[in-house]
Amino acid sequence: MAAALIDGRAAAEALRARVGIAADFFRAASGRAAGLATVLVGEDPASSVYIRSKIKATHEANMHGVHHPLPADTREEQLLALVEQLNRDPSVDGILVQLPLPDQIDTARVIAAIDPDKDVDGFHVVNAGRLAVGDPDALVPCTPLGCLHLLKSHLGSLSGLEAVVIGRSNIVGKPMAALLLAESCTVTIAHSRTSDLPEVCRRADILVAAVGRAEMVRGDWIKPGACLIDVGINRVAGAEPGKTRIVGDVAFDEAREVAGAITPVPGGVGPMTIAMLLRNTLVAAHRRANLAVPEDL
Ligand SMILES: Nc1nc(=O)c2c([nH]1)NC[C@@H]1CN(c3ccc(C(=O)N[C@@H](CCC(=O)O)C(=O)O)cc3)C=[N+]21
Repeated sequence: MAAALIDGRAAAEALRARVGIAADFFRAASGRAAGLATVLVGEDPASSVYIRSKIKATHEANMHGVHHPLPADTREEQLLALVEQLNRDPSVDGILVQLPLPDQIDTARVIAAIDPDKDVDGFHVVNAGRLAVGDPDALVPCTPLGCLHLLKSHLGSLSGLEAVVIGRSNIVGKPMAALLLAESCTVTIAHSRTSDLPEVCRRADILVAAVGRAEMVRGDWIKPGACLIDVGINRVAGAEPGKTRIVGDVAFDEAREVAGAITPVPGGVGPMTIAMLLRNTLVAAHRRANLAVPEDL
């Protein structure tokens, strides 16, 4: 039997609707809209598309979004000065500096400059540390948070399940592993040096692929009935010359024959990332205003 499709678009829409309602309550309770500031250095076309959809989603969710586009040759000090200004701005609850940044800018320095309580990407070491020790004040990176939401909505309790995360980035793999551990999974982090990766994957009840290599995870790597979360967004040549299409890190057609459930690409994890950015912004806004964070966010 073919795997169930986990519809990230529908889940993201539902979450965004809840965030929109909560954002209205926030506005009534605090007297101001929750605010997200986005920063994009340069004009990478893919980044511009993502940023545009983030800002549109912010407005649709009854929040205030301000975008700060900077030229590609912006110096690190100029970007740090903008971050400082946004840290001080009381109308700004969340700061998102779109990555990757150009080579003349030290990404770690920029992330370190963001007020951890406005760090809605969850990339600051303070938030990574809070997540690692189970501090509920952590702002958690949006992509793994979206993956966890999809997993829990499909499986319910994750307790005792074998989870394998392929990829050890600070943005996805490591925080994903921390979240699964907090849900009482038995967690393995696999990566490019893992020996016999297919065999490691075959023990996974939950397999999260976040490697950035098109269709790397094959059908015979998958335990029958497993729940597959595909974080990959890889642009490959399309059927017609000159056209491209997007595929995940999982060979979808093969995996679908074996897995119990799978997220499609596009329409899986990607839309959840944006919904969780709005959620994190609203969570940050409530904390900054000393208001209780709504239960169902
Ligand atoms: N500071 C920072 N935070 C980020 O969260 C961040 C970033 N920088 N840099 C770039 C990546 C990428 N990213 C995506 C968000 C949504 C989709 C998304 O919605 N994808 C759709 C459409 C895919 C498509 O057609 O291009 C989907 O998967 O269905 C994809 C990718 C956030 N990122």
